[in-house]
Amino acid sequence: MRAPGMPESRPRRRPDLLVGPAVLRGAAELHPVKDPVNGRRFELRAKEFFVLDHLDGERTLAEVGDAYAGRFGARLGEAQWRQLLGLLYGRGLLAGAEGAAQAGSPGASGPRPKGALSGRSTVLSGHVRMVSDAGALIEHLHRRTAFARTPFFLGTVLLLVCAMMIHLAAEFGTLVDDMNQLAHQPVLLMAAGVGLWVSMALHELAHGLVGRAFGGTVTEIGLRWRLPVTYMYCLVQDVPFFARRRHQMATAAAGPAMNLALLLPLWPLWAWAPAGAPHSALGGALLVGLVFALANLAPLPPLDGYKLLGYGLGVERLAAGSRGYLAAAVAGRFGRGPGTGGYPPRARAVYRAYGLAAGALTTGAAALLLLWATRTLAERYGTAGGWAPVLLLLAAVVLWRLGLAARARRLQHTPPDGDEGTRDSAHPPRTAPAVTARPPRGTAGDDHHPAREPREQVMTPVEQAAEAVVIDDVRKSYGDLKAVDGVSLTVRRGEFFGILGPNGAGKTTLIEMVEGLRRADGGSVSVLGSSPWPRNTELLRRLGVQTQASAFFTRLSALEHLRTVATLYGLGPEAADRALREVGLGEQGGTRVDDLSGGQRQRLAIATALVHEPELIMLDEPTAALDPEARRSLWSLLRGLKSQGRTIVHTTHHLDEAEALCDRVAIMSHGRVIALDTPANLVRSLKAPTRVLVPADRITVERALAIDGVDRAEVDNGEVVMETRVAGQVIVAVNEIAGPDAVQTRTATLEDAYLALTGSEH
Ligand SMILES: Nc1ncnc2c1ncn2[C@@H]1O[C@H](COP(=O)(O)OP(=O)(O)OP(=O)(O)O)[C@@H](O)[C@H]1O
Repeated sequence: MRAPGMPESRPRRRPDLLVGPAVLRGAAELHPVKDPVNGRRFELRAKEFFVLDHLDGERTLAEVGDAYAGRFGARLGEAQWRQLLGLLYGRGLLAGAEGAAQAGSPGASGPRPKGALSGRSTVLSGHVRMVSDAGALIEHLHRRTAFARTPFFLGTVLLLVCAMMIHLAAEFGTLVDDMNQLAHQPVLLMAAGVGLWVSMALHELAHGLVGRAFGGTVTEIGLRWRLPVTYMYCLVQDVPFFARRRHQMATAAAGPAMNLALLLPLWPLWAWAPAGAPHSALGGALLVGLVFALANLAPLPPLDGYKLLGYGLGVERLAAGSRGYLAAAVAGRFGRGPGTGGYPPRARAVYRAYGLAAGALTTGAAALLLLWATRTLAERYGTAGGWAPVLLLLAAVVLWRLGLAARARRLQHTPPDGDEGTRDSAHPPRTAPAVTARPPRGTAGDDHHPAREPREQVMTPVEQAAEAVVIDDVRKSYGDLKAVDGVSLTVRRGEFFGILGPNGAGKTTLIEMVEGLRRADGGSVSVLGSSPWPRNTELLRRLGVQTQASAFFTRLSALEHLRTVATLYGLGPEAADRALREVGLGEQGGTRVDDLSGGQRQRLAIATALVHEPELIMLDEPTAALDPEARRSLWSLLRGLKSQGRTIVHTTHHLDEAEALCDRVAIMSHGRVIALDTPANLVRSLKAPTRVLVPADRITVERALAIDGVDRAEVDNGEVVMETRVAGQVIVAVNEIAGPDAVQTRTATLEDAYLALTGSEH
């Protein structure tokens, strides 16, 4: 390893991070990590996690690099180290970085951010919160139920449940008879129904209590309906971050276990009750309760058994993963895709086995239903009556799938607020997506119901595509004007990339195509591996855009403005506080946006672009209209962003700025890239002479021209300016004539290269 300039340093990962066991999602193995202070979640791939996990404050970066090479058979290059450490530091995952990320934020010592179900409620489906402070209720119950967490109590209940199940299995025929009799007693049937509903409510509380016992937080308890079904729900946060799989499994299994335990009092009553109505009512209730609890353990979504199996195997979205795997296998077999080569062996085994088992289970259950319906029901109610439940079930499944598909489409295509989608009609005012982007819809906790999965931020993998932006032969015309005429370039991850050019060169048009604001007429644009057009809302969340005409909530204070932006991204106030401090406006949080100076406003615009910690930052003339001091001070901010390994695309007219900050620059003219290289190489390629300047009262032009090596000499602004390609030799000669204190030299700058290049274009 050649760690970036600090191989002997010993960074340490934050000891308070919540780190869950690795999970398989699709073909990828991910390690969930959560910042317990601001509630942000990340998913690290194996290689990034290996590095984070090895940064223990004891080992040097050189040692971690050696361990990495031993484990993965490849060494991390300097750029990769820089990028990875920048990301880990920037995300606040390393000790010392938490100060930058959280200190002083309201979330630093307050409660964790609360999860909640989201979405509109209608008569047909919806939810309502039933407990005003679910966390406090669970805390209270947690204290009151301490007796139930002893091995003695749990062991006794487990033994009794086993004994009950064996007995009930042996007496299954009697239970079915009881159920048949119960079916003819409406009042008792209704009482059994109410009992079952109460059992479902306690089932949810059990999830919450067990989750709490292992460090989770309950954020919401309520009632959900998907007519005709109504049920309680309980959102438990942080289950994926429990350190042990068995704690996760226990949380998932707690509900059915509670249902079985609740049957225990009925069991002896039923066993000893004399034949008659009470006996059959108890038997029927036992059978219904038993079927409900055991059916819940079936490993099919969204049942508890499915969660249980997923936690046990360490696989997330087992059903979707299996479907994806099998579809890839079939497509690969017919030559329509890359097949399943990218899946690790464990993933293949798990998905294959689950796919087959779930298929067999579903088919078996469907066959049984069909048999029952067509035999038993058809005998009683005729052929139509027999098929009715089957058709109803099929219709319900089809409607459910259609509903899911429609929701997925809605989520994918809903344009951000304020995006009218008519970007090509005129030169549009550029508005920062930070203000217009739609926040992610509410993310439920790690509940045991089909709520939305929480969104985690996937950290940039060490060995993912090295390019953040790939532009290939992109063209855009406005009528006959070719604004962008066949541009190809790539921006590498972690690079500070400048786009320069005179007015009308096509920079803005190009950048807007990268941001997904305009559609290219031809060629292709790929940003962070995705196409930005049609407008890609997922991608927008990974971009941060600062524009010259940044939209501000001008009547708010700087902090209020940023917090509003953070809310639009679905982030808490701590994200705004962090971004404000990051741009050095910590002290100006209370100042109205209107009252900020030009430089402070630009900083706020940059903070607006940074608030959601984007992977790619687009800066459009960030120092336009600033005085030299404010410009320099903004440079140090930009250098700081660069040192964090962020990828930045920067358009500017200030060539000194591009030279000072950019790793590479593309110079555009008339819609084309006429030069692309590092500033130093561009200057070098110019082969420009060095200028030696001496006050005109110390030397004459004639005397200067007589010096060996001087190619040109002229008077400019009271100075004799000599051009030479042998600067050392000329300076020695000039020193002798004019004295050493009189000489100044100017080497060529990017500006010279730029003027030479763009000048020759005209
Ligand atoms: N919506 C539009 N309709 C017609 N012409 C346009 C439109 N947008 C840009 N142009 C023209 O396309 C050319 C490139 O414009 P663009 O704004 O991309 O250049 P630029 O390099 O960003 O310029 P500047 O540095 O002045 O912002 C210009 O001639 C401009 O007038």
